[in-house]
Amino acid sequence: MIIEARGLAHHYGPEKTLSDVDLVIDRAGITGLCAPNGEGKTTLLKLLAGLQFPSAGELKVLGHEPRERPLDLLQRLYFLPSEPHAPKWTPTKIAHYYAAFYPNFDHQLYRENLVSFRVDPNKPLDRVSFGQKRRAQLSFALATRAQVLLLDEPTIGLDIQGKDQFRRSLIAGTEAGQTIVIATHLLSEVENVLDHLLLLADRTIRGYVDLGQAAAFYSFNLKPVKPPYGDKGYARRVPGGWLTVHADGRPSNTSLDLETLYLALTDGRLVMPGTLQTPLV
Ligand SMILES: Nc1ncnc2c1ncn2[C@@H]1O[C@H](COP(=O)(O)OP(=O)(O)OP(=O)(O)O)[C@@H](O)[C@H]1O
Repeated sequence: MIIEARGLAHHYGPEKTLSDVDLVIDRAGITGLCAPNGEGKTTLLKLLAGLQFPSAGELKVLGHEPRERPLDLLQRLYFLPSEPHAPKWTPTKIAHYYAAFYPNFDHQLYRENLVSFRVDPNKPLDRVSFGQKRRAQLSFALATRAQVLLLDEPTIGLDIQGKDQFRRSLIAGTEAGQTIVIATHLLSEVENVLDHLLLLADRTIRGYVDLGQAAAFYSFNLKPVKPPYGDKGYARRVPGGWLTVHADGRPSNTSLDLETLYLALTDGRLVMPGTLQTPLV
């Protein structure tokens, strides 16, 4: 098992941040972690990385309790925060000092990442733009070849080429056996590479949707007029009409749209497919 949470709970103060979190991720792949603001995405990533501790329940990552921060886990897991600290060092110097913490660190891949992300390896990170800093940090994160990669809002600040390169690197990572969890509000930027959508709402997990299954379970249709009152699906105004999603396996006339699916699931009108029939209220 790569990630296993049972009845996981967390609170910073008296108020609960997360409760009754049950989650099993047992294979390589890319999971998009999505939720409204303040619902606990970053906290869940920090729990997985051992930077926050559970207040109840069980949590194991690569067979370890992250709160114990054992060396075997720290060497095989990498967490990239949304606003990571960047030393005033060049990317070359950063790798010189930090790569040693990751036994699978691939220096060749790091050099390739810096080239493809168009990062100057010899320019200190306090003298580059936000997006350039982000590219350098992603280059390092991807080169760790960590078995579990946790990325918090990784695409913020990236230009179009940067996002494209990022998606290609993610695909290469999963092909090499990585399990990647990406917390993001920008689903459209990663939807083509995700194979699962993990939805947090009301401080707990409301669904873990296999997107291969979802394509067969949910139907997406572009309609010229708003569906009638009482329609069991979800409809969203888009250019050219209304994009509807239904959980009835009827034929689609347009492709799966993750943002619309997310809105439909958080809105409570649709249910999860297969074994994940957590009815949303
Ligand atoms: N250090 C902290 N001390 C106290 N409360 C915190 C702390 N960090 C986060 N919280 C609270 O915990 C809840 C979850 O925060 P978290 O940052 O995990 O949410 P998020 O889903 O990542 O949010 P966003 O989408 O805005 O980035 C929020 O209500 C937040 O106010």
